Amino acid sequence: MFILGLTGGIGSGKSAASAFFRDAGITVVDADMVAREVVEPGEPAWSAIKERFGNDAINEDSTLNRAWLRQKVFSEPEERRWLEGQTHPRIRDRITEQLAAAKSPYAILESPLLFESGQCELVTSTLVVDVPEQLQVERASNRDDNDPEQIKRIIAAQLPRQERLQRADQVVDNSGSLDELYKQLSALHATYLAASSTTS
Ligand SMILES: CC(C)(COP(=O)(O)OP(=O)(O)OC[C@H]1O[C@@H](n2cnc3c(N)ncnc32)[C@H](O)[C@@H]1O)[C@@H](O)C(=O)NCCC(=O)NCCS
Ligand SMILES: Nc1ncnc2c1ncn2[C@@H]1O[C@H](COP(=O)(O)OP(=O)(O)OP(=O)(O)O)[C@@H](O)[C@H]1O
Repeated sequence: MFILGLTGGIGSGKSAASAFFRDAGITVVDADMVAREVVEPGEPAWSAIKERFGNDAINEDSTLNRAWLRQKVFSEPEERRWLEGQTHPRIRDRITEQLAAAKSPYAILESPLLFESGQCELVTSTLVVDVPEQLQVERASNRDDNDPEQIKRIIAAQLPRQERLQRADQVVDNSGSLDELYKQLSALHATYLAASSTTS
C-alpha cells in the first residue's frame, strides 16, 4: 500500500493538513495520538515513567501529568531521550499495526518526529508542511496557551528546518491561508491517488 509520511515541526499545520486528507476519505494514523495510548495508566511505559519520576509525573486520577513531564523533558535532554527510549518502540509497533489495517486507497502517517524517530522507514513518500520558525512559535503558543520560550525549546529538540526540507520528497508552504494550503494538498492528493492505483 502507498503510505504517505506527513510531517513538520510543532505548530506547522500537520493537523490542518491531515484534516483535509481525512475529509477526502484517507485513513490517517496520528503518532501524537498513539503516543498518548502507550502511556495510558497501567501500560508498561506508564509504569516505567512512574518508577523513574515518582508521583510528580502522575495525576491523582493516575493519568500522566503531561504539563509536568513536558517541562521536565524539554529542559533536560537526557530525560527526553530516556522517555523516547520507553515510548518510541511501542509507538512504532502500534503505528505499524494501524497502518496495516487501513482500507482507504492510500494511508497517511502523521508524525512530528517522522525523520528523527526513523518512522520514515514505514512510509513510501514524505510530505513536509513548512512555515518559518517565527510562525511556528506564534501559532503553537496561541493554540496551546503555552509560553513561547517553551515552544522554542521544543523546536530545538526537533530536526532543524533546513534538514527537514532536504529530507522531504515534497513540501507544502503553510505560511498563507488555510485555503492556500488546501489548494496545494488537493493537487498532491490527485498524484497520491494515481501513485496508489499503480502500486497496489
Ligand atoms: C512530553 C509529553 C508528555 C508532553 O505532552 P503534551 O501533551 O504537552 O504534548 P503533545 O504530546 O501533545 O506533543 C505536542 C508536540 O510536541 C512535540 N513533541 C512531543 N514529543 C517530542 C519529542 N520527544 N521531541 C521533540 N518534539 C516532541 C511534537 O511537535 C508534538 O506535536 C509528550 O509530548 C510525550 O510523551 N512525548 C514523548 C513521546 C513522543 O516522542 N511523542 C511524539 C510523537 S512520536
Ligand atoms: N494556514 C493557517 N492559517 C492560520 N492558522 C493556521 C493555519 N494552519 C494552521 N493554523 C493554526 O495554527 C495552529 C497549529 O496548527 P496545527 O495544530 O495544525 O499544527 P501541528 O503541526 O499539527 O502542530 P503539533 O506538532 O503541535 O501537533 C492551530 O491553531 C491551527 O488552527
